[in-house]
Amino acid sequence: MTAAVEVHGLNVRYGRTPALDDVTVTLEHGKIYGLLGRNGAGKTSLLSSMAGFLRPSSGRVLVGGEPVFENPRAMGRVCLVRSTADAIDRHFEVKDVLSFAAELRQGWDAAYAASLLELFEVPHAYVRALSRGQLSALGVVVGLASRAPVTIFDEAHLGMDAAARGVFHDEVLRDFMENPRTIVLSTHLIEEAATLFEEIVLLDRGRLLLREQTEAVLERGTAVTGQADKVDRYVAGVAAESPGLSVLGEKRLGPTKSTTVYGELSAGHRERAAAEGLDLGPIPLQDLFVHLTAGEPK
Ligand SMILES: Nc1ncnc2c1ncn2[C@@H]1O[C@H](COP(=O)(O)OP(=O)(O)OP(=O)(O)O)[C@@H](O)[C@H]1O
Repeated sequence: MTAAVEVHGLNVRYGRTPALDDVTVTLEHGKIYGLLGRNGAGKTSLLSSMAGFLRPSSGRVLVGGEPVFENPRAMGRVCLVRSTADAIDRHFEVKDVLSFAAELRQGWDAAYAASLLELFEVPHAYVRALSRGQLSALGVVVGLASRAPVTIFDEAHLGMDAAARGVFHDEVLRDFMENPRTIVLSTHLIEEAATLFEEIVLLDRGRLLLREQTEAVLERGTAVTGQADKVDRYVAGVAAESPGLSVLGEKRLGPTKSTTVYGELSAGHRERAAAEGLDLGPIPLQDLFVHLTAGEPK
């Protein structure tokens, strides 16, 4: 089966500024991806290339097996939703925005769009009368109701309050379960959206750092908690035996300490922790992200 999106050796430059450097990545059907990266990492450039809005400086982007740039059929398979404040013409009414989307999108579900407007409490008004959060919600409505085979939300939540973002994430998952497709979410609010991501695509300074199951990434981070001297001895011992293991941070509370480490812990290491009375727990994806992308931004 053809992949939903194939990116081969993609380079994007804006004049002299390199944005993407030889990125190769495949997105499969029926998965939700989290696209992560620090400011300027190249996320928007990658997503715009996937939607066919950006001509690659070199390399290829295929959607449904076809080059997407200047190809209406392949572009029609992708719905890219950005933080919409400047993307939707403010002279339109909300109903006009939905009518245009209905004309453009083969899989458009008008009844679903209407129910989403209610869910997000978007008023039937002129676009210029919407608040920033309502405008973003309108973008989300268009993205979800398009039911496009590849639906991309590029920081589409900007301006939405915490409750609205919660509704957005719940609705992405609920609708994805009923109508599986490829969904990509790019966000800096990693912890809020982390449970949605089946896989993570991580860009760092224009390069692909990893594309991996979220679970596998999370398994490499561990918080070792217990009596401070025992934690120190344990971590020093494990680090000496596993050269790939690094210490991300330490927190102390009285006699108790929690040290976060990144790297594989063997079954033997886990048994040793249990024997020492130490607790091994997960660490947030956000902390791993900070570790993996540490360093000066370009
Ligand atoms: N229109 C443009 N003209 C010139 N340089 C640009 C343009 N758009 C992006 N860039 C540069 O390309 C690089 C990648 O930008 P991009 O917007 O793709 O990153 P991003 O990961 O989406 O960033 P953020 O998280 O801050 O939104 C940055 O160095 C940026 O300055």
